[in-house]
Amino acid sequence: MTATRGLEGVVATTSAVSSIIDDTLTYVGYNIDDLADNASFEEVIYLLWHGKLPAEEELAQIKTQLADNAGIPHQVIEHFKQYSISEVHPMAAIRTAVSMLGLFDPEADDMSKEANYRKAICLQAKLPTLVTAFSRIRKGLAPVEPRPDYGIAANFLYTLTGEEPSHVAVEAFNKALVLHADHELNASTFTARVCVATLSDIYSGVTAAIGALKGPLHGGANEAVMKMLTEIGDVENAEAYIQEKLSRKEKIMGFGHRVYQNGDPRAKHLREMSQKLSNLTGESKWYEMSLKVEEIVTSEKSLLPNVDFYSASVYHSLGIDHDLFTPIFAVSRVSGWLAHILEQYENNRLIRPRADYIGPDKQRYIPIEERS
Ligand SMILES: CC(=O)SCCNC(=O)CCNC(=O)[C@H](O)C(C)(C)COP(=O)(O)OP(=O)(O)OC[C@H]1O[C@@H](n2cnc3c(N)ncnc32)[C@H](O)[C@@H]1OP(=O)(O)O
Ligand SMILES: O=C([O-])CC(=O)C(=O)O
Repeated sequence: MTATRGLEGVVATTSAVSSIIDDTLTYVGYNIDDLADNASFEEVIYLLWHGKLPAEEELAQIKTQLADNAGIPHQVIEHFKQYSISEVHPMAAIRTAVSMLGLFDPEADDMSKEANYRKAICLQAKLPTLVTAFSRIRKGLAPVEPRPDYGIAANFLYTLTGEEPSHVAVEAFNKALVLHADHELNASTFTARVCVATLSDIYSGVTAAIGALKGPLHGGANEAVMKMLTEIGDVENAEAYIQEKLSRKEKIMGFGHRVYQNGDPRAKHLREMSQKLSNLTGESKWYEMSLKVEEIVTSEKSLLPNVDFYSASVYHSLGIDHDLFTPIFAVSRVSGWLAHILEQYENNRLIRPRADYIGPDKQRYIPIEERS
């Protein structure tokens, strides 16, 4: 038995949710470029969960179901109030909050298909509210009730700020949600599938997935990109900053990918959005710095930007706090986690690979008083 480091190239399951073939990303066979330009996030949720785009009535129904379930239990709000003023990272807060949601759901351990679908709606609907409520509570502000006439993108921005969001902001945010919704067997999705393949419940699967997304080699990279851009501070400092990092053999966040050989197809959409939004805000330095960093990293290391690189300057231009960037990724990716969880339950087998043992052999127990 020989291990493949990081399971590179290992095909671990079949899936009909999304695919990456020859650097092309599709959700249920629809090219991501097509969806990014045309689809609402709610349509994408429906597509991922049902394997087809919704008809008008089906879209209206899922939107109502999501709107009806967007509220969160007051116990979770109370819980946030206990610790949110400290240095808690919002990803840690929502990881705990999602686990808590399971405590208040009488159907948490009901494994019927109908109950699992209802829980999927609940989790998708509540995650945005959890993030914005946490963000407001830690600033000493009261949470804002989601508006039933708004979709997820508009409601996220509205419940974050309490102000009606602009059309441009909603359009950009919707596109970001569409672009992040699913990505084949990435680390957090694999985590979710491993968890529920033991026939554990959906809340456990999503809690585990949030834990995996939090790391800087995965979803946490978007916040790390913004930290890097803030440290660079100005386009003229970019060259020296990046060369210094590379000479120390440090990774440049937002670059590289395990699967894509010729670049992440989502990056160009985010680059375009970053340019458009920075023009609108009149603060173009974040986009210009990002472009410069891309130019240097591509020429020095032949590494291309991934989805996390330009999403950082997009969210910054939308006025969003930097530590909410990864929670926003979760608000979108929970749609993909849930699609994969439902797919796993449909055709389940325990996921249990082997390890290639490299530790010591043939040891004998030594009584504690004889050990050195
Ligand atoms: C949503 C997402 O999860 S997208 C990914 C988000 N993560 C990041 O942006 C973090 C930065 N990028 C990385 O760490 C990696 O490119 C990953 C984690 C995305 C992919 O990792 P892997 O396929 O395991 O590649 P691995 O980390 O082994 O790197 C291979 C080589 O490329 C180098 N490399 C890879 N990415 C980078 C980078 N961003 N900056 C500098 N060097 C890099 C590594 O140092 C390594 O070099 P070596 O062979 O000389 O040691
Ligand atoms: O697929 C991956 O390894 C990481 C990624 O880009 C994503 O999860 O969107």
